[in-house]
Amino acid sequence: MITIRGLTRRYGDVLAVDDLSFDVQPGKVTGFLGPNGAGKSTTMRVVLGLDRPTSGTALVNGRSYGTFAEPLREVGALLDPGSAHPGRTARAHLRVAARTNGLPARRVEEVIERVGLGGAARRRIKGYSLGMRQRLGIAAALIGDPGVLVFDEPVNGLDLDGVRWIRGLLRQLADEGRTVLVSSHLLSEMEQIADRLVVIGRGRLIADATTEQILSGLGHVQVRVRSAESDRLLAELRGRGFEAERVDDRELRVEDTTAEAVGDLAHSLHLPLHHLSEVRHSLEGAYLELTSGSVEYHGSERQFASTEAAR
Ligand SMILES: Nc1ncnc2c1ncn2[C@@H]1O[C@H](COP(=O)(O)OP(=O)(O)OP(=O)(O)O)[C@@H](O)[C@H]1O
Repeated sequence: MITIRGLTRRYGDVLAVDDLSFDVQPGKVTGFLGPNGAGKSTTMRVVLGLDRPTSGTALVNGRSYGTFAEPLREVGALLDPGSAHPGRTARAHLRVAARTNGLPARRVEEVIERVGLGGAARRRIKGYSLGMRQRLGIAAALIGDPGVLVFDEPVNGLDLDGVRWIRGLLRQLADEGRTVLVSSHLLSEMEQIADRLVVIGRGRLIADATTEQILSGLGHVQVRVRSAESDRLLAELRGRGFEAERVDDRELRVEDTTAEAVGDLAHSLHLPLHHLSEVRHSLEGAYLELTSGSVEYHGSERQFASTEAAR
């Protein structure tokens, strides 16, 4: 378990993490989501004892990282997949990690197998693809068989196979009862991986709930309906408490309902419909909206895509 309480990290004038509190529970994949510069890496670095908090605490299994005699047995991390010595082989790299942490040599072979690097373990790391480096970084994180795992943007730059592999592995690790914290700036990615989401922006907590709760809170649905008798339909909808507005002389939009509800009402009133659809604002757009005040560098264009599910 990871316990963050009142965590603050200031770099000069920059408040990278601002009074952050949340828990990361075992047996679940927890997504740590926020735009660039939100403070995800800083938080993870503090958890891993690579940075000191200005105030507050970040504990792993109730203790701060620095107090572990054999930290790799407690917590494994993937921060920078490019950090392994390029002239070494994967096996040699992992042997050094095992030896310096008092771990048996058989762990090297076990983790090489687990991440599927068996065929490449004797090759030098400098010839590795990004996906292979990522697997090696994960092997190093797993070498001490830790109960807590912290992965910073593990799917960045990977192809679809690599992404699928990481998703499957994170699920297995959580199913084994481990605590898994994985960061990303993409909601679409986290949506497919995480059981829970901790959303931050400008170092502050924005949301901490199950992925389902957060997605349903963000997903805003609007129904578009066209009828030759739109005046009557509008009056009937409003009369029943629907939030309905006119779009043009034949089309109406109705907020926060379903196509079924509007279609059934029209049918019961014998009103002919010429079009009925749900417009769902994309979750990514809603997430951008949620964190818009907290994005460090705004792009010149922000897209709020919507998909139409015509019925
Ligand atoms: N060592 C440092 N010195 C000064 N400022 C820093 C340092 N590390 C991080 N920051 C600043 O702290 C803020 C949070 O950065 P951090 O890397 O934690 O965000 P992030 O959410 O991980 O972003 P990204 O998705 O881009 O990796 C940013 O404004 C960043 O510029």
